[in-house]
Amino acid sequence: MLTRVNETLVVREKSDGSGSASELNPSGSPLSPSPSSESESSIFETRVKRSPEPKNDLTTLPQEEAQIMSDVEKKVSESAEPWEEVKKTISTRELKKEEALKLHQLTEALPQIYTKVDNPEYDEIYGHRVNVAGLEHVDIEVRNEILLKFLIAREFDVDKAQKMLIKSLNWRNEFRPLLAAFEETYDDELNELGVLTYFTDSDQKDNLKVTTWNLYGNVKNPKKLFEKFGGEENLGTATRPGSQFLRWRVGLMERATCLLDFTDASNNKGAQVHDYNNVSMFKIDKGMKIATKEIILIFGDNYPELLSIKFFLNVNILMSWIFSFFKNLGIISAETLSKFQVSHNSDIGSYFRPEKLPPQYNGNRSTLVASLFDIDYQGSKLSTYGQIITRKLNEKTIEDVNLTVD
Ligand code: HEM
Repeated sequence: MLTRVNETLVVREKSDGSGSASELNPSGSPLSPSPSSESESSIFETRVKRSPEPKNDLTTLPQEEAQIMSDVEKKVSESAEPWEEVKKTISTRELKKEEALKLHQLTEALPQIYTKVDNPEYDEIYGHRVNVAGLEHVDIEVRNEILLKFLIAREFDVDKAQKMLIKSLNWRNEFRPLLAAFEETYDDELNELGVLTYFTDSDQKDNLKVTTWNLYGNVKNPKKLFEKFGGEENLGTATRPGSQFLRWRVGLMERATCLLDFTDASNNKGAQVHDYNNVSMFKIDKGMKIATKEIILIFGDNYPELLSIKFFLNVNILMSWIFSFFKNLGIISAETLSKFQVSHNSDIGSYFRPEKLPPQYNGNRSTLVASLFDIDYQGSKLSTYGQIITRKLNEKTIEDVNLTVD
């Protein structure tokens, strides 16, 4: 039986009531605890290398693009109230007027935002181009849904949302999560800790189509694992920052995010499962705590409003203190905490159609599907803009290597 960490129920219930809230323990107390004119080769020049001319709203864009942009924005402002236009682009929730106004302000601030980031030409989030209307590959609806997530995470405070966006664009420019997801390969010891499932059936519960499974119970010796793949001593090169463990975990998250449809209220968030089967609390070590804290912070800063529900499975009573530990760290938002569901076993069958899951998770999928790894989804693909930006990142790396060799 799953216990809610607090009272907010996140997963939408089907009208037939299957998997309804009543299946949870209702009294469950918290467990204590590119436009074509764009010069392709210039895309990844950093700001340091750019000419130091002063910037205004449009100077980060080539002239033609700026013209297209101002034409499009003008058209919007000539029609109905701009906030009404913005409201129409959002299909995942009913925006109130004040919320639409704030979203409009945030979209208007985009040129300004790109004068403040480390690399104004890195304008990708989750494989989508987040930039002004009229630029090639900018899908206004997707862009606005992504911006809305940042706004919601900052309670519709536009200044705070802008700061969050700038920080996140800088992180993406530096960390290159798309490479971590789609180009880099990882040691088998890491690969056996994660699975991505993608259930597209129309009767799958909302926002459970995409699920990442972290099988941390498969970690035989956390101390050794984090000595090998985590921690500062294993920081990568300047082009690939972060430890192997961090890059693997972010890569999994990013592959999952690329399967979401930001304009679809039933698939604009994903679920996460942590399976702690066989975990001994006596094995929890310092390296693991450091890596865990780092990931929690990165996810909080860069993947807002993307989690539908998070299951912690096979958590025995002795481990409850770990929740208190994380809560007391104060780095997990109340919103995220409200999405945690804790279980002493691995029965998760009421959330997914039983024929989808292997017996271990109370599913009845054919005996051919012995484990989750048999249904690990390998089809996560980069969007067109993600491919363009990844190609350019690679060209830039080769260019840098050649310069170093020269
Ligand atoms: C071998 C043992 C464990 C390992 C390797 C491990 C690993 C991790 C990692 C890497 C994260 C970062 C977030 C993520 O990956 O999604 C995390 C988060 C977390 N872990 Fe564990 N963990 C272990 C045991 C436990 C136990 C026993 C508990 C308590 C029941 C626990 C509770 C949590 C909580 C509450 C979070 C925060 C999740 C979030 O903010 O999304 N962990 N763990």
